[in-house]
Amino acid sequence: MPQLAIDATCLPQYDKLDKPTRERLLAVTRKFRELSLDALLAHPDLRIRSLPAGQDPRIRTFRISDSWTGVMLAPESGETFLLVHLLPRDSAEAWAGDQRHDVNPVMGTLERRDATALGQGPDRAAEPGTPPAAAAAAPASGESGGAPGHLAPSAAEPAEDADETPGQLLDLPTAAPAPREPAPSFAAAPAGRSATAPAADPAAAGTAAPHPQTDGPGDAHPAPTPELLFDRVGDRDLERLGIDPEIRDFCRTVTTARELHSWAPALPQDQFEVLRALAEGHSVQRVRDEVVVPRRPAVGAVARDDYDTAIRHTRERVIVVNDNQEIEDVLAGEFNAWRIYLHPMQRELAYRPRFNGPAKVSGGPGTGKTVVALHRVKYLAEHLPLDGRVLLTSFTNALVESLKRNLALLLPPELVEDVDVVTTDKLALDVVKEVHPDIALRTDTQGFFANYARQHRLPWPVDFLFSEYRHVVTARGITTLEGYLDPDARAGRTTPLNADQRREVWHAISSVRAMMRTSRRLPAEDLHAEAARILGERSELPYTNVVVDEAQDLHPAQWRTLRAVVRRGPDDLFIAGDNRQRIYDNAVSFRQLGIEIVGRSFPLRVNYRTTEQILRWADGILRGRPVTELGDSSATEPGGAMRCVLSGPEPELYGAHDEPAELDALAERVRAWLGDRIAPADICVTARTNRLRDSIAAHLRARSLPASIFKPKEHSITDTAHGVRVTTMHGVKGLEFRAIAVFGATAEALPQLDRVTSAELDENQHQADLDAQRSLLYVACTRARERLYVSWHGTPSPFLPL
Ligand SMILES: Nc1ncnc2c1ncn2[C@@H]1O[C@H](COP(=O)(O)OP(=O)(O)OP(=O)(O)O)[C@@H](O)[C@H]1O
Repeated sequence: MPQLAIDATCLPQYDKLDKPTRERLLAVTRKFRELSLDALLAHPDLRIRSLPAGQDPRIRTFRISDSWTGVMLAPESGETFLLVHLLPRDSAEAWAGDQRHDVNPVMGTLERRDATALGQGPDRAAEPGTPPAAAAAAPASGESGGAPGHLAPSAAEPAEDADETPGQLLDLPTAAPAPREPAPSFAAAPAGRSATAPAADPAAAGTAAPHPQTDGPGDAHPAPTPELLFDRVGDRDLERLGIDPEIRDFCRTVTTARELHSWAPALPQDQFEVLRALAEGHSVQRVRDEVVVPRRPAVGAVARDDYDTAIRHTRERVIVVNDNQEIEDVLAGEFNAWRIYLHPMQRELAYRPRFNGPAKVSGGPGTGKTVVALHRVKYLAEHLPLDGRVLLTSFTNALVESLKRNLALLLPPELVEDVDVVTTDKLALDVVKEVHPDIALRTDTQGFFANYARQHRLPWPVDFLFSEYRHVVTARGITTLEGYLDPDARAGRTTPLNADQRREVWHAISSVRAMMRTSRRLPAEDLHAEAARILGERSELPYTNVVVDEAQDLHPAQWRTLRAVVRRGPDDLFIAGDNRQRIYDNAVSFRQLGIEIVGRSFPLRVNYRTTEQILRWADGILRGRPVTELGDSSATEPGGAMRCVLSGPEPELYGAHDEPAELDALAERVRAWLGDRIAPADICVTARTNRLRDSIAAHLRARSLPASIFKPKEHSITDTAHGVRVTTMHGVKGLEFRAIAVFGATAEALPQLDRVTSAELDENQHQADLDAQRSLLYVACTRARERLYVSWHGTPSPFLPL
């Protein structure tokens, strides 16, 4: 029976079909699964046709409707049909005639190139640096031939580049400049939808086609003999990296990264990734390890004529559909792309057979860290020893709920049973309760400190006392007065305390803790200290592997529990997080907590969620603040450009005179989004405080706009699925929406100074608290997939990049 696969690069075209044509396409695709090969080829309605003689014999066109044609690859070997494009009838054959599909035997993938565009170029060797006019005839569909994947310079193999420094291959800017008009690409986010639709048909080819640039940085002052981009990579190396002779000859004439990018839509996708990585200055070895090896099939080489295997192996771009419902889901965009398509770097990390110890995945917002964590859980669950268990943990209930939902989509029920998904606090509570069943978690610790300080007329401001408890005593795991008197105990605190003062502070903190113990309600910090102690005495530990998501917000005491809950060894801890998004004031040193990451730290750099325009603007919120390493706040994250898969409108900013005017403008913005056919549930309005959240919801409702208050502690995100969600900035963490409105980005609200330690009390803590609030705004803005609207009244927040 024939099998149908869908090349995800054609999905954006589906959005352009009207309803009857979509239904017709679904009916046709079902036939591919239901009929025998002979019946299919002879079917009168489908009118399956080969291309004229001399063109790719594997390409067939078929009729969807009077005006739309499907293009598919119908390999001679096997029975897997690959739907490669949907086009207006009168242009389908011309487009299909330009394309060629080949198996890349080194990477085992199926690639498409625009053979006409590549073949028509003038002899560029004669005039290096001038892209051929043929580039203008590059793929009409507007989809990029190149995945937006990025070679992640990894700290994992520091020695690797010792003999080949990045940039050595070329005298280029280290990051290749983006093409002036990046073609929306689905090669790495295949089943998603671009915020910018690609050109619908070949008639639009003029605009969708690459625009070769000759004014890139490398061309500003053209030398008499421009240096060639890939001059220092030998033919043998190119071959080992999967570059075929045609592309090798092509790349021998390219002079700048910009020129290379302008050719992306015409180049075979995976080979373009290799060339892009080389152009970014990475060594051949690293490109092999990070681009080629992750793509290579486990089964070994794929023969050039084994299209069937190659189609199934091209998991980044091709979806093999198994039933009719799945066809519908895929075409209708209901399909969760992340379940199947991982960027090769994501896949490499999630499915690496073994890490010799704790491993860390970091990267900016929307780079798929959670996706990698979920796939890692899948891999670990599939390879559990008898009686083994995996813990998947995160910071808040809302995050844990969402992890649970997604895990259930990814894992079969029998594997889900081997995984506990709980907050880190719940984990500690369960451990402690086994020994002390009457213990509960206290959530009013700071208030408790305040009462104690008032009652006992302590000379210390309560903020100071609480901060000493949280950021010194429990963060550093100090258990004795002697420990607190140690000269290094308070390193980094800017308010000095002499020995007598330390004794007084210690006494006060110890008294508060004793009272909390007596009440049998422990604050999270103490609960974790107790859990870590209990676990430290056990010979049998509950988990084989621990996977942590949103790791940036965990307190050191929580890390001690996680360190103690799993035996040290291979694959013990897999940690995903991003310090840009740290919205709680926890600074953590993994090394001091016994979590040794060195050599197993991996950055992700392709953003799948947010448009380039939104991310670029939001990054301005963090300007001037160094992005620190997850688990090592004293080090800054290595630089490297982040790439966005999506493109769309610039964020919209609005400053009102007063709050009522700001509310009116918000209502109009939401109404306009709804008018743009963005569903209410795809819109979220977020504000700094509960008060604002409630008045926004009331205001929207008063204007007949559907608004639901979303409280992550009380609601699951599916509870409020029919209205525009209105929530706080903390509430939006871990979520994403097509459109986000950030309301009240006003100077008095951001930063909210009553939540910031005063600089007189502790300068470093003051800065850390400000940074946490800056990150809060950043997190809120980067939840937007396509549209971002930010408003304020009066003086705008100093965090805004205005
Ligand atoms: N390989 C992929 N293909 C398609 N979509 C992907 C891929 N990886 C991630 N995504 C999508 O990108 C979005 C962001 O992914 P995810 O939440 O894992 O990122 P993150 O790095 O954890 O984000 P954040 O740190 O901002 O919470 C999600 O919609 C996810 O489905």
